[in-house]
Amino acid sequence: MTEIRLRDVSRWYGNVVAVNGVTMTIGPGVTGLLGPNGAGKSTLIHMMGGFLSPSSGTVELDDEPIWQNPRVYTRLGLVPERESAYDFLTGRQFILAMAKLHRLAEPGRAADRAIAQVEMEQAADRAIGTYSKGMKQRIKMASALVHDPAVLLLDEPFNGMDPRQRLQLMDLIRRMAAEGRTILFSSHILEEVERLAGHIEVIVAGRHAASGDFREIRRLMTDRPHRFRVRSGDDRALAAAIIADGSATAVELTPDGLAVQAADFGRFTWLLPRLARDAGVRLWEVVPADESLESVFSYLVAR
Ligand SMILES: Nc1ncnc2c1ncn2[C@@H]1O[C@H](COP(=O)(O)OP(=O)(O)OP(=O)(O)O)[C@@H](O)[C@H]1O
Repeated sequence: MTEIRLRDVSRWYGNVVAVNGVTMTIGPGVTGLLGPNGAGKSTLIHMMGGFLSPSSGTVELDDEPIWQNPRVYTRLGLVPERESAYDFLTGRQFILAMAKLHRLAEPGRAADRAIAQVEMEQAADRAIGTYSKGMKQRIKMASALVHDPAVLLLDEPFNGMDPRQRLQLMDLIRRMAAEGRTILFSSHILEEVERLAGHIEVIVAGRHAASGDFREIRRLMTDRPHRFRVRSGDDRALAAAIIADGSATAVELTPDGLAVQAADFGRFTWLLPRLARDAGVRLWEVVPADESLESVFSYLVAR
């Protein structure tokens, strides 16, 4: 079984602590590394891929240190976030060059296999500069797969993709996982992670915030107190109805509508339209006031 194990890993750049005491284990299947921008996801992925040394702690693949260990690199494939291919090369030339860098015995055959895995046979002899974003992502995947690694690390693979490209890439990642690989992908978009990963690791401001089954983490997120901004035909009457019902822990009249803090997200969103109807008040707008990932994550960290 292929496992990446991080033990008390920190990484700093000068005074900036990008990753702070992270301990986690990534096993076979698809794991989502979820966190807001700047949380330290790329830094973690680069340490797992052997591109960056931990400042302290250990990063291992099946009990072998990853940093400066070429034997381990043959078992890892990393797809970076930025564009990493030369536009003037064709897809096939690029993958072949990667196969040769890995000193594979049959580079041509390995390149063909990787190109077929990402279903890029049709476009393989066109210059990469002419590819769409989704095709570029797939050719980057092929370059990471050319040596048939057991581990695939993908940094924000869905960035800039349209919905169709996104679905295709999700299918491809699922297929790679079904073949028994250990796959980790990073994202700051909850829905992406929900659709693809059974297991998630959440990272916030360099710290490990939560780990486990998606539903469990989703529940932690939705069970927290929620703040809403509510605008209606008669804010004062609606405030009275909400207070009388006891479904909110705080209600405040503001020039911008009502600021409401609800203890139970599900119950409050179900109840509010009914309360308004019974009070004869027309609801104009209900906006979550703290739905940014940042605030959701901060809640998880503060627990
Ligand atoms: N080479 C560097 N020099 C200095 N600071 C850096 C460097 N690389 C990253 N950082 C800082 O480390 C922190 C974590 O960055 P990292 O890129 O790992 O986060 P991320 O979660 O991948 O974010 P994003 O989704 O925006 O790429 C950020 O505060 C970033 O500014």
